[in-house]
Amino acid sequence: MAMSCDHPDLLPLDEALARLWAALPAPASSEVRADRDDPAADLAAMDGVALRSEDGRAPRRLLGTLYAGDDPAAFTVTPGTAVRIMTGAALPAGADAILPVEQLHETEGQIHPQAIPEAGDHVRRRGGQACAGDLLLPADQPLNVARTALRAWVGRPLPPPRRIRVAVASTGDELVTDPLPHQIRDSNGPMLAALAHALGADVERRPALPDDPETLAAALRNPGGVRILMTSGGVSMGEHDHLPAVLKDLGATILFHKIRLKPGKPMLAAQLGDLLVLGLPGNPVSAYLNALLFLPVALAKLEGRALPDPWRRARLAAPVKHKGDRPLLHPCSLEDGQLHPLPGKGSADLVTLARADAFAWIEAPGQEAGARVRYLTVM
Ligand SMILES: Nc1nc2c(c(=O)[nH]1)N[C@H]1C(S)=C(S)[C@@H](COP(=O)(O)OP(=O)(O)OC[C@H]3O[C@@H](n4cnc5c(N)ncnc54)[C@H](O)[C@@H]3O)O[C@H]1N2
Ligand code: MOO
Repeated sequence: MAMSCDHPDLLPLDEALARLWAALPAPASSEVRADRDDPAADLAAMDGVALRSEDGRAPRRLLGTLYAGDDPAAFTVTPGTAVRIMTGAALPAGADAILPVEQLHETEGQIHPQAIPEAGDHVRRRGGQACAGDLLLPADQPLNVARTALRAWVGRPLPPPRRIRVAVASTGDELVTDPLPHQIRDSNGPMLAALAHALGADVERRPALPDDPETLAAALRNPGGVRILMTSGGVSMGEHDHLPAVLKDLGATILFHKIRLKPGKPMLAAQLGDLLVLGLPGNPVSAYLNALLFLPVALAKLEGRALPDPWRRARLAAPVKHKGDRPLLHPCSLEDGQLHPLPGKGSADLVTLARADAFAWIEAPGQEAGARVRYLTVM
């Protein structure tokens, strides 16, 4: 494990993400087998006419029309006849090819082929995709929308997707709506609720919690049916930073507390029964970045999706120096595909956060202009 000498207790970010991923359950997903041949009949792949290829360019009398879903038993194609057919309709007996509308002339109930049809032209053959019983997808594959469609296709649809319920509660006695100079407004609450909403969660904002262990404990003991509680503040070393101790007293499993990241070091994740607590640091940039990194991972695992990879890569347009031993996420604007470092003022700098397009990953002692680095885009 790549630990820092100065901070032996700090967990590397990737390891913290891996712990969160491992700790959460994913819904079981069974293998997917074809319940019948796919297609289950020979189907038209183009709008046109179904005919016998062996009669070449001879004119054909039209017997009628088959639309997708029609029973093809209504017609039999014999020499000198054809059936008008739409994409997705099953071929009538006797026909072995589709001639698209673009390749025929039509006069009073007759079609005149303008091309020589060949057997199998524009026909999706029965079993061409899969035969009944074929394995289409092994068990325990992460869910994605295409796999959702495949399960419905074979008659084993998943229950309708449900959004994961997430509550957001800021903590801190300093949070008020009409602040005096020594107080502040709660910006983390709306920020984290907006992020969770953008990530597809079913979010509820809770009133800010005071810096009081009893009240915190009561809120944790009664999560109100949510699966994830995101708090901000109260996870560092201050005398009012009660959350870690309260969680321990309640018997929670601490997945990690304090990670090797700047900003965002005091990040905490814990499980209390079925409740996942993401204890974000109070500083706005720290809260934002940790939520952007950890919440998508938790949601993906609980929903059965693959581990998300939020990182992209681009070149730095200017150097970034960095002395600390924690990797730095540095705010940047993105112009012409390049990362332009912004003069950020640290983890309390909400103004620069609001102006940034991206956060570049910078290891000590920094990166030169032109270096290709990984970065996160802001939401
Ligand atoms: N002795 C130490 N002090 C601190 C350390 C440390 O390692 N040793 N870590 C620092 C780091 S890094 C951070 S980040 C902060 C995080 O501390 P907490 O998570 O306990 O957060 P608070 O102390 O409650 O608040 C920090 C800061 O953020 C403001 N804040 C809090 N909630 C909100 C909100 N909802 N909206 C906007 N701003 C908020 C709060 O007023 C503080 O200014 O700790 C360092 N200290
Ligand atoms: O690491 Mo704290 O999150 O800078 O300010």
